[in-house]
Amino acid sequence: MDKLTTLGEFIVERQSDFPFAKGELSRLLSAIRLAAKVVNREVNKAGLVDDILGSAGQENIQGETQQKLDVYANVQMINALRAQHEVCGIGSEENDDFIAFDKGESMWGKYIVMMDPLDGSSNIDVNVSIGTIFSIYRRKTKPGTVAQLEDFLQPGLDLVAAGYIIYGSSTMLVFSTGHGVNGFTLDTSIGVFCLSHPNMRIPEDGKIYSINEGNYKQFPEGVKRYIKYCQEEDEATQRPYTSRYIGSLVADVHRNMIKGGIYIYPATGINPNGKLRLMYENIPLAFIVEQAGGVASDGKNRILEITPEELHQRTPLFIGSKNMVEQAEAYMAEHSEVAVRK
Ligand SMILES: O=P(O)(O)OC[C@H]1O[C@](O)(COP(=O)(O)O)[C@@H](O)[C@@H]1O
Ligand SMILES: [Mg+2]
Ligand SMILES: [Mg+2]
Repeated sequence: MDKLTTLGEFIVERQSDFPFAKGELSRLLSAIRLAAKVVNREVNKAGLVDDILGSAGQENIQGETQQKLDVYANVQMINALRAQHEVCGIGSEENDDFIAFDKGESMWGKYIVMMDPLDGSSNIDVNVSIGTIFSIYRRKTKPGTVAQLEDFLQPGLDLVAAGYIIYGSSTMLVFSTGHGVNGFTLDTSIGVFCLSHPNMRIPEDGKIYSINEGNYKQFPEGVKRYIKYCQEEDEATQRPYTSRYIGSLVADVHRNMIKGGIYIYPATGINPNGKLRLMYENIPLAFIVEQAGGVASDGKNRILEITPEELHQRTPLFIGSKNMVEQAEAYMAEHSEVAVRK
């Protein structure tokens, strides 16, 4: 059997990919790697321990009831990143405002991390794949000062690295520093992430469409027309496509990364800007999917080119195989005049 490459070895080997000081990326990623293992341990035995399933009994700024695992994963990620002193601030789905480390070594950290500590919260208690999403930027303000909002509201084009962890039948960490995408699977017997999916490429075409059709009535006309296109019978284009919706963004995007496909969370009457958050869901996944040869937009604009205005702002998301997303965008452009029905 070929020698397994561990995540640690891979990062060291790829140091040249990272134009900044030696060791900074590996320390940053090793913090995320450690937090991922700790969260994975809790996820794997979630049913056995009664203090990790269910609601935490409080709401986050999005008005969503936080699950205990949302809070647990948030704390694990924050503690692991703080301990590495490379990060001067964190923006998290579970914290109303950004966290700026204002004491000690961390103030000298050159990076900020945006994160969705636990993605797919509605699937936690039902043993369906969930994940963690993260993105890494260089700070804009001077090291040694307290991080400011401008350090967090950076467009995806300025990303240094991004990735996700998927806690599924196996646990994987998939990331990119802008030089392709690589996936590592956790070998739980030795507690090490090993390279299992080198240089991931998303097929340009796929036969899977992923959208919560329960909101169909509220969809923009362009999306309704695209769904109709996916459902039509046409042998030449192997339609009808298959509908798959896990309800965990990370898991739906990961499946499409491997098999080809499109995931859409459009604007709806209830969520006129869509449901998903630009800074810690759409941008990091758009970075990964584009690095793998796919496309990601809000139905019109490239996600990575959107200028962020708020920490928790939402945008529609059309992401996945190049030809499928471009087709959906064409339908949106053709029917853009028809407003979203309440
Ligand atoms: O239930 P809906 O409206 O289809 O939304 C499902 C989407 O919401 C999310 O759960 C939002 O993410 P969080 O779980 O991190 O809040 C996505 O993972 C998922 O794709
Ligand atoms: Mg999420
Ligand atoms: Mg979340």
